[in-house]
Amino acid sequence: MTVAPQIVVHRDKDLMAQAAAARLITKIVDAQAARGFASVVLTGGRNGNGLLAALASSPARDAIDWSKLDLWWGDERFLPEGDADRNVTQAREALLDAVPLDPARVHAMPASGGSYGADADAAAAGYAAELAAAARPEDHGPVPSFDVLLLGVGPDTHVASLFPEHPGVRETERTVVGVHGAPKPPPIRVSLTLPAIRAAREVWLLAAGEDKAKAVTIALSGAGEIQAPAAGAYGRSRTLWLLDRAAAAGLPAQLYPPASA
Ligand SMILES: O=C(O)[C@H](O)[C@@H](O)[C@H](O)[C@H](O)COP(=O)(O)O
Repeated sequence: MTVAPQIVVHRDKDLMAQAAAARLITKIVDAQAARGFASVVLTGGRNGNGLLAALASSPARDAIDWSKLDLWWGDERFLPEGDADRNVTQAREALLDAVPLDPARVHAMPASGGSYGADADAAAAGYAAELAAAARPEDHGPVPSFDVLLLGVGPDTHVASLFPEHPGVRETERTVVGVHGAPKPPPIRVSLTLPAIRAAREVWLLAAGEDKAKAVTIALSGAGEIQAPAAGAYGRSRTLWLLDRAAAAGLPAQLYPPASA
């Protein structure tokens, strides 16, 4: 039984990024207070990086104990280490290089030309093994119980690198897959699967701009996850859609919560 998604609509994408950053700071601080550490999965894309940049400039950012934060990625472009188009490169530029993280707790997905050469499927298996090694008995599964798993949403309703009707979105066993022929360049990627995404306590989906309105409406109107992967992205205890007005334009007005629209 999945919990109904919560929808919060913000005036514009900048306010969405600022509010999402504030929300994430609070979530991380609360998790660290409760368990001594926090675990967050980052996403690529403009909205994911916008959130990280907003977090970097937040006066409250150092309420987080950066040394007790585990960072994972929901997907990665399978490019050489340091390539400007890699999600980890962009995350470092937006935030990670500015805060005192424990490097051992930053789990970037493998790059092409690294330990797995040009084999994205082997890289995916390697990351799955890293996730499994980090899972604790209380996680009851092959991945850690992420406190928050962030996802951008593509105009075709893709999340991470799970694209409509592609093999990755159909995966029900593996936690990480290699992606070939991705419609969004670059074509070769590594991605968490829906079972791994759904292991998260909370899944937060970020979408801003009128080019996302159709995808948001489709994903929230009962579409199947194979045709609309975002529809299959939900957390164990919470699924939160963080939108701006433009991305929410296709939703029935009564779905909007009273605040922040
Ligand atoms: O590697 C990637 O490209 C991202 O992980 C991808 O899933 C992204 O989040 C969406 O395509 C939304 O991207 P925008 O926020 O830039 O629209």
